[in-house]
Amino acid sequence: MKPRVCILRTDGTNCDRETLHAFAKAGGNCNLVHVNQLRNGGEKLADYQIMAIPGGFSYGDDIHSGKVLSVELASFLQDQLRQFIEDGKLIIGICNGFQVLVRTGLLPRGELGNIRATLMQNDSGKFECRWVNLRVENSNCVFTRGLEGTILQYQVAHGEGKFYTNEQTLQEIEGAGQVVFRYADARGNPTQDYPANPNGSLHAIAGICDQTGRVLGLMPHPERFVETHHHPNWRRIVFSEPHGMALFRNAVDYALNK
Ligand SMILES: NC(=O)CC[C@H](N)C(=O)O
Repeated sequence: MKPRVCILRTDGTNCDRETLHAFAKAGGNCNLVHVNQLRNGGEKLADYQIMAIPGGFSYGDDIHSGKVLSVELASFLQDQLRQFIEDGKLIIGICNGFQVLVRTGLLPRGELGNIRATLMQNDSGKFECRWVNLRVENSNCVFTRGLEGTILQYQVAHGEGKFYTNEQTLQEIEGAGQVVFRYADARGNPTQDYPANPNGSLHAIAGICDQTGRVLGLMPHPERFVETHHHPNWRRIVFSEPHGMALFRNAVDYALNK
């Protein structure tokens, strides 16, 4: 049976249909679920194997991008979320979804309410919307299995994407192999230099997972490269597969085989 994927949305979410398309193409049985449906019991996280928090401007980025939705998740939905993770299920937060996961505390420490990092305003002081190179690091992340060491091209589209934390947390996540993606230059080497690093993220971090490898957050948008023609150079470059697909397929396969 196809794994069920909960694509969470709320006011201001704008990448939900693309994320649904990506998971459906990978073999998921997807539903767009408004956060209020989870709050009022109309939908239950327990009925799903994968949850995706898509990109966008939830609640207009008021207070801080992703902040209001993170408070809803960490307060009203904390029991459902804890159970979901304890049951060995998967969560991916893309862009605004990554911001949400970090502000709940689920990333990097896996503890609701224990907020150890942030995504702050890009060093450039402006919204960055373009393609970047990413190096996939060695980690225990379920979503990037088999992709370690490869260079991917994804799009970024964010104003608050600079991953920032204190030295201790940085060492912790580096030591535990929780860094999943880094911004890279044309040769594939991680870089702090603008524009290859679009926001000034510490250690060029573009995405991290929790200690279990089952909760992933990343600023770039894998769902925006699941068809060959999504890439601006699709007529010239031969891709064996659009670079975003592997992430969604890995997740669906993991849920299928569990
Ligand atoms: N595409 C997105 O998810 C954008 C995230 C957020 N609104 C930002 O600008 O940082």
